[in-house]
Amino acid sequence: MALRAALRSRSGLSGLLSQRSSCSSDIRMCVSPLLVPQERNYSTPPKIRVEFDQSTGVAVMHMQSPPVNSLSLDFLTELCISVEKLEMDKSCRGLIITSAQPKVFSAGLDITEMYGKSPEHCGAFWRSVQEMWLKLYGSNMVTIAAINGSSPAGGCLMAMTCDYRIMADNPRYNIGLNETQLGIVAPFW
Ligand SMILES: CCCCC/C=C\CCC/C=C/CC(=O)SCCNC(=O)CCNC(=O)[C@H](O)C(C)(C)COP(=O)(O)OP(=O)(O)OC[C@H]1O[C@@H](n2cnc3c(N)ncnc32)[C@H](O)[C@@H]1OP(=O)(O)O
Repeated sequence: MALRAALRSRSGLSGLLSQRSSCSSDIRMCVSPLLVPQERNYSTPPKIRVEFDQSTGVAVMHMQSPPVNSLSLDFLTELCISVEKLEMDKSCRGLIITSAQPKVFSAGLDITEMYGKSPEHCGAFWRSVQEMWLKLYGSNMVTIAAINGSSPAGGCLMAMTCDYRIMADNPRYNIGLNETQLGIVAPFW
């Protein structure tokens, strides 16, 4: 009920989406085995910030990995752990994903993860990509992508895994799949 009211009022969303070109418990962690080897690097600021409003049951996840929220192994690992933690909190029923970066929701997969890396790293990276969309697509929470900037390729994939997508009305923001343009072939899944 509280979630519906929160979504109906869309106070959070309208605030997030009105930013057109500048944006300005004790839970025991149960992390998927795929994510266990990836330890958080505490020398860098968090790439994901979560605000959970107990009164509405809605969490807002801010992606804050400059410059363009590209989906690196570290980023995806943090995102998946955050989703898992929220999923375990039964009072959290809705999740809004948005960007703290100006003009960009997410630039998609981090291109620098795709060359010059060891086979082990590549394996971990692609598993984390798969883990991300499986977690979001399979989530019990109502998930909403508040797309407040461009969202090509993997950014579009992330938005597509959510139950709802609302995009800021700005002709400069684009969204879609551009793998063919880039000459990237989807690996065997
Ligand atoms: C592979 C198949 C998988 C199969 C899975 C099933 C379905 C497919 C769906 C998922 C597939 C995903 C594949 C990908 O995601 S590949 C990545 C594709 N992404 C792009 O082509 C986006 C490229 N970037 C842009 O278009 C723009 O950067 C922008 C996001 C519109 C932002 O523009 P702007 O604000 O003008 O910023 P800049 O262009 O100047 O960039 C700033 C800075 O960021 C670096 N950067 C941009 N994108 C990426 C990226 N994807 N990875 C790593 N780094 C990126 C850019 O190089 C600049 O860096 P410097 O400041 O150091 O120059």
